[in-house]
Amino acid sequence: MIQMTSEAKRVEELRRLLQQASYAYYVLDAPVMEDTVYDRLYRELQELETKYPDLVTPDSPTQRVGERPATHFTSVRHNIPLYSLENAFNVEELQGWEQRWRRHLTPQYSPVEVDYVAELKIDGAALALTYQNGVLVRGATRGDGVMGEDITQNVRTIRSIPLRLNFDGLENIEKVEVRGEVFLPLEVFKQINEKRQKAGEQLFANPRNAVAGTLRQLDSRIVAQRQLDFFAYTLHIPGMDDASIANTQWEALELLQRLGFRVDTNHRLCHSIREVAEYYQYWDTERLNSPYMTDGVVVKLNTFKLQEQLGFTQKFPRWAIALKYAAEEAPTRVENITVNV
Ligand SMILES: CC(C)(CNC(=O)c1ccc(Oc2ccccc2)cc1)c1ccc2c(N)nc(N)nc2n1
Repeated sequence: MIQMTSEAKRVEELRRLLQQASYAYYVLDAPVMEDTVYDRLYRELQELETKYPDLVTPDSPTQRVGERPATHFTSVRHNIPLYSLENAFNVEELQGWEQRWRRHLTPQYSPVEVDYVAELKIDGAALALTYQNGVLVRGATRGDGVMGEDITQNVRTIRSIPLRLNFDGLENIEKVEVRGEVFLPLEVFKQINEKRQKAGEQLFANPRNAVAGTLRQLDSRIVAQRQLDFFAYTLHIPGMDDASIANTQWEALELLQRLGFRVDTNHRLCHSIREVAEYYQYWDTERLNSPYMTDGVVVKLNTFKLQEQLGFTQKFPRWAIALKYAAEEAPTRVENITVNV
């Protein structure tokens, strides 16, 4: 064991303190440290890392913002495909989906009572994260579900995405794949458009376009200023079948929180399609007060056993459906869009 110099000990202590403060602030929405204290400790860490560059590690808070713009993004293959969801536009179509998955199961196995997880469908962009020995090694766009773009440098600037997983109390898992949605809170979206209006730049039509436009930025310093946020919703441990770490989607969401991810707390465990329909109707009005845009509810059969029995069609999982709301996006008024001529 190499003797840790006092600087190395201090760097490690600063990293731990700053990561805990950042996790509390961005993931738990419960700050534990004054901004001025955070900034002072951050500057001390930067000075020590500049003085002793070999003490820098990829999960250091100072490594969230890249120093120079990328020239392009490389295309990468997802280890596990990202499937898209079949749509339903009302409760009748939701009931149709329930009939279909029940029919698909061999007749002798058609469970009467099943649990569903109802998750808000956030109006952002899907993101696939890969962690190696607990450290974030890749962030990629969905692309066509099989191939996406490597945007790791931009992903590292999203404060609610952990650079290192929190394994405490969990077995150290070599490879972890996490999927979720990058989104922009409405308030931040409005601020970005106000800045663009002042700068005479074209406005983003809606938060989803603003997210897509930001993730395509080659300069991660611009991404860092856009305050993107992230909700995780899928966890895969390649090699171990998902059931060994969690048996249900609900347990997977809890495990994602323990690992250090933000998970939307509006998710609901429903014991019947009727409860799903109630939640869908409740959220249709509730979402108007929400700080971020949602365009539907994603309904999933809760147990992985049932998910595995149902599997996938060519494009969709049979065990999930996106229950959409009527598109309420008021078209952006023309006079608001300045086109750079
Ligand atoms: C259900 C799933 C499609 C994710 N799941 C997967 O992508 C997925 C992929 C391979 C799986 O199993 C395999 C594992 C290894 C090999 C092949 C399949 C299981 C799930 C999905 C898609 C979009 C979502 C969204 N916008 N919001 C929320 N809240 N949830 C969402 N969930």
